[in-house]
Amino acid sequence: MIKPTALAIGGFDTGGGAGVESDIKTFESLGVHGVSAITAITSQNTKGIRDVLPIDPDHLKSQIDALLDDFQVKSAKIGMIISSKQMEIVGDSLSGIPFVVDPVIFAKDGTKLIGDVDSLKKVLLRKALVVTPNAIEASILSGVKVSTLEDQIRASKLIHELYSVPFVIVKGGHIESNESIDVMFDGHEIIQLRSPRLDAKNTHGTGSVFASSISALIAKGVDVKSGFKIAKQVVEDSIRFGLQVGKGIGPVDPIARLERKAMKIDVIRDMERFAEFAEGEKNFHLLIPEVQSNLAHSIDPSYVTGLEDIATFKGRIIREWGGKTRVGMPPSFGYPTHTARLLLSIILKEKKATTLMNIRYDEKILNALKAIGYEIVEVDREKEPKGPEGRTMSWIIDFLYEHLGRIPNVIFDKGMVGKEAMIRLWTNSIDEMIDSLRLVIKGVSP
Ligand SMILES: Cc1ncc(CO)c(N)n1
Repeated sequence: MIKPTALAIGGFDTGGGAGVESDIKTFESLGVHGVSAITAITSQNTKGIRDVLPIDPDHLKSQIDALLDDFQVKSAKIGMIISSKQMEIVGDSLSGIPFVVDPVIFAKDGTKLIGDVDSLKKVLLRKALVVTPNAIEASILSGVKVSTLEDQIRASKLIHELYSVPFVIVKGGHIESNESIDVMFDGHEIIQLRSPRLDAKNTHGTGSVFASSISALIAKGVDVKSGFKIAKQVVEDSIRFGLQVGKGIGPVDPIARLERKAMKIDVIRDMERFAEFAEGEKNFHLLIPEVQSNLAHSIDPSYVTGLEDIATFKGRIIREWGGKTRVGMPPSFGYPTHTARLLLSIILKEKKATTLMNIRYDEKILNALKAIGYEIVEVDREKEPKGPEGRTMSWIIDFLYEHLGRIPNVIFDKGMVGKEAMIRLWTNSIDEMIDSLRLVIKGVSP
């Protein structure tokens, strides 16, 4: 296989959250082979940096030489860099290679990560293609205090002029605002990218992921302007799925994007298996109500953000004349069906359901579910407030949560005028659903 190679130059974070480890994870998540040269080894965890061992500049040079003698490095990203000597070596070594500087002057706990800001300005920035300061770093580099969007714009232009960096991106993560706005100046125009402010605790490594995304995209031949947009999205996703590891500020996760894609393939496979089971089971049709059935199935519920993470069968599960069951393939994500909405409402409360099916109302079926050991609850849909049809499912779940503090696996109602009575079963896996339905069918078959 052939992949472009990108080089991460920076510190080693023993906690795996920032520094070259997060760069490599980000490179790999974007389809780029990552190599690295270490400027310092930190003793670091999610609570902060305890100690820093700077790497001798000669050894840094030997690392970079070893890489450049062999690999075709298409771009580089520079983070923590201690001394002016290190900067000179990096600046000289990278001639001809486009690089992104993340000017991480201070770590979150205040530790100085760039020892010599003057050399950064004089030596490295003049050769950089892109620089990605946050508000504080932009203040230091531009000499103007950056606390508003207008300041970000002004600082990006100043930094561009002062150090002739072709692309300056002043990040808005630390600016007071209900959105996070990043500003790019490319020498001609200002480009602003907005993203919602996420209520996230685990944000360690956010800056690394942003700068190394841009570097990876450059390595793949993407222009900086397009790369900026993709990087913003990568960062938003990695913050949304930030990792609760350690007792302090956990790392963001650039890998979650890949994992979520892989999980969706597993969901499709599970549903194909379910379809085979349903069509092959002689008496499956006994479970299907007049309005027909559907199965909703989700990716790992802790990764579910909305209906786009839940699949249902496009053509539902149909009882045909003569008692045959036909599953209307294909499974499809993001359809606002009742089953998908109900599963989503449960997941948002309980974070453990993965699978839900609506089943024909029948005392015998209820008894069979009870015999398996499921908790069963009845809801009275006459109590339901009048409103748009789509709200019904979340109303049922809110009601149960308020009255029981949990969502039983079996929820049934006896219907009302114009609404067929219905049983709904949710489980923790597709296998649990198949096994339970098999038992129910056995229990109610003539
Ligand atoms: C090694 C290293 N690089 C960068 C940062 C900034 O997140 C950090 N905390 N540690």
